[in-house]
Amino acid sequence: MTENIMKITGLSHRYGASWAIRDINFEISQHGVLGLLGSNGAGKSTTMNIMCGVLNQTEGVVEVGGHSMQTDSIAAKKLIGFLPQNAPLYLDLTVKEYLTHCAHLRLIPPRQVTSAVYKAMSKCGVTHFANRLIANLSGGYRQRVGIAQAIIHEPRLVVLDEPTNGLDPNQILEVRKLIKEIGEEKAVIFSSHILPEVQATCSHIKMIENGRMVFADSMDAFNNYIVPDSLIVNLKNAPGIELLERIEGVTKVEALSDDRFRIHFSNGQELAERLIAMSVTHNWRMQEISFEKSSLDQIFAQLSQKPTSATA
Ligand SMILES: Nc1ncnc2c1ncn2[C@@H]1O[C@H](COP(=O)(O)OP(=O)(O)OP(=O)(O)O)[C@@H](O)[C@H]1O
Repeated sequence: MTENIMKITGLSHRYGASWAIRDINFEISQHGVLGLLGSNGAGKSTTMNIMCGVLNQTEGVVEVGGHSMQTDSIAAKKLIGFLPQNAPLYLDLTVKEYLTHCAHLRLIPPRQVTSAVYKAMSKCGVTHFANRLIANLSGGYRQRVGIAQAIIHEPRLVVLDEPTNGLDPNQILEVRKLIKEIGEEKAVIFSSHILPEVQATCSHIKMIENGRMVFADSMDAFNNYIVPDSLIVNLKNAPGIELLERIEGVTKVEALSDDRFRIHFSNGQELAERLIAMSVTHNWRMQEISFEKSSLDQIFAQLSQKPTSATA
């Protein structure tokens, strides 16, 4: 059996009278990248802040490497690196000065500080900016420095709260690559409200909505789960809806305009081929046919109806 680095049991938190998260349970295995997906306000930051001991939960238990975050927090925190949503950077320090400061905060023995700083800078690709003020770095490089402070003490679990937020597309790709590299050696959990981001980076996914875990499984299981169940077709010479609804495999047809339809089906690939063939035979003048991807809102709505499995 694989030993898990983190175990969260019955985690709930409320701010004042309103609950931000309710009864969150999951475990994180030793390696790989896990995505925590949820829309804005779903409860991701609250969960991560509690996981890292920044916020005290109202209810529940967080254990890191067998140490309780509440009763044995120093031992637990040694095993975790954390990049909060707003990276805790000192803009008027150079990269090297800042990381040296973080190394001391992380209780790295003084003689090992310099090598730890250079190792983290090298891993995060910021060595050439060692002597540059953080204020003068681009957003992408600031985020790399934020990640460097999260790994400087060689934690076993790295927690990154929306690490690509506010970055441009190239910077996003670079930070994703860095996250994957770190995930080869350590357990990484990162949060995002962008589904393709999690799909591109993670082997496992946990989805949180309205403070509750609505999905927890592998990325493959998730992708299978969200297989589309509708097609958009544009037929310039469309037959009536009744005729379209009689086609084998079609479960429902919605008219979006005179010539555009959403066709719900039970077996998409076969139906798409059948529609194309029928369009040619009956001269329906098909201009477009495409599978409709579920929006994140639709997926959350579907998953919220489903009982949660919190393994993975
Ligand atoms: N300090 C606070 N005081 C009161 N309510 C809060 C506080 N922090 C968060 N909340 C509320 O708790 C809920 C969960 O917020 P949280 O920041 O954990 O969500 P999130 O998924 O991280 O969202 P985002 O992506 O927007 O940061 C939200 O309704 C939010 O308004």
